[in-house]
Amino acid sequence: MQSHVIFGAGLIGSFIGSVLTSLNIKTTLICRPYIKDKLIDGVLLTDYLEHQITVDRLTFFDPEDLKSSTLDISHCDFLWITVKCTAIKEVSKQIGPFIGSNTIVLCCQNGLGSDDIIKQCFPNTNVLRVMIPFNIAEPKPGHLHRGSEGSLFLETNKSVHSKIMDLVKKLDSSIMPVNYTQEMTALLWAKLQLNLGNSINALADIPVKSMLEERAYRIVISELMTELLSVTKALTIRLPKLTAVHAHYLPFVLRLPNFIFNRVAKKMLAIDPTVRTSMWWDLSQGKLTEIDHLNGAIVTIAKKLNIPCPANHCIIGLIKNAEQQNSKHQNTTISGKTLLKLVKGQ
Ligand SMILES: NC(=O)C1=CN([C@@H]2O[C@H](COP(=O)(O)OP(=O)(O)OC[C@H]3O[C@@H](n4cnc5c(N)ncnc54)[C@H](OP(=O)(O)O)[C@@H]3O)[C@@H](O)[C@H]2O)C=CC1
Ligand SMILES: CC(C)(CO)C(=O)C(=O)O
Repeated sequence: MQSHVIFGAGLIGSFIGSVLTSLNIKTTLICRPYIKDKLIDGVLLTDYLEHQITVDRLTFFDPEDLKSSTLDISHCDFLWITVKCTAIKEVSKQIGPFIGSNTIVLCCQNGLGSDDIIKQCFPNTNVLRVMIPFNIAEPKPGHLHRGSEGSLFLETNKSVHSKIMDLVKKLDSSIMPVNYTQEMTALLWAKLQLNLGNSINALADIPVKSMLEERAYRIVISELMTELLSVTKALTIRLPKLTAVHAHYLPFVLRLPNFIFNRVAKKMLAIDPTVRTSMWWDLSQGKLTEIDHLNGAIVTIAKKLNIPCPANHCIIGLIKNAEQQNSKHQNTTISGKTLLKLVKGQ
């Protein structure tokens, strides 16, 4: 029987792990004890289309137990790594016991480069990337909610294609639509473009919907996206369409005055008014953010191509400052107008 291990089950990992378990696929969630406590009595999975399933019993494993040398751990068929980018280095030192010659590692992070760290440590293993378009929130302990649309995409290549096709067939369901692609780099850049709203949402400290309703915040996001698009153009990456508006028109649409934007971008604004991005959650919980793997990845690549990215530079600085202020419990909220002035260097 095929076995799956979810390493670092938080919001995304617990959701995926619960879906796998509901499909009678042998799945172990490696998670912190506080996550196990929340899910031990079973999980309710819901989504914005009102699908709902319950999973009575999940299988857990405490990462601390990996330190015990007496433990007999078997290799798994699929190892899903669902920690944040900030934890990848540490996790790369822990996953060895689960990886056998046929194990496929699936990296589920936003941004760019988390898979490179795993590939460096396991050069002979198939390490594939996963793109997660939807938002998972936890309305209450034991309840995970998929708040937005889109299929989870698994990367495929010639050597693993039949295994990935088989997995897609097994997993694709109404509670979690799943698909596959050979063009994961382009797909991750397209997702990264959308994730440029994350830092602004964290600095604005308001829900995504309210942020999008304020033009000054939208113009800042548009500046960040314009820089990303010059990088993808230089790399000749063709971005797939992830939203109603094509990637290349998004910066223009975001800049529109409110009265036109509200009409043109109806679909963009039709989101749950409570949704906030994962970077907001990180800052609000006093954690380090994934900024280096999001805006930071763009700036690093742009530098090699001699493409200036002043807006992304500025936002990285503000987020790093917020991470520090956060540790001193100081407020780091920035209004749209102030943020726009800072990004414009005024
Ligand atoms: N949440 C969302 O809606 C979306 C998230 N994503 C992306 O998916 C990835 C995962 O995000 P998300 O699920 O939200 O993150 P979470 O923080 O909810 O989950 C990650 C979990 O991994 C745990 N963890 C970290 N290090 C270890 C370790 N060494 N051993 C065991 N557990 C560990 C964390 O515990 P602790 O915090 O205590 O260290 C946490 O519980 C990110 O890259 C994110 O950007 C993409 C799309 C949407
Ligand atoms: C789903 C989305 C785009 C917004 O919630 C996200 O990826 C995140 O919050 O990091």
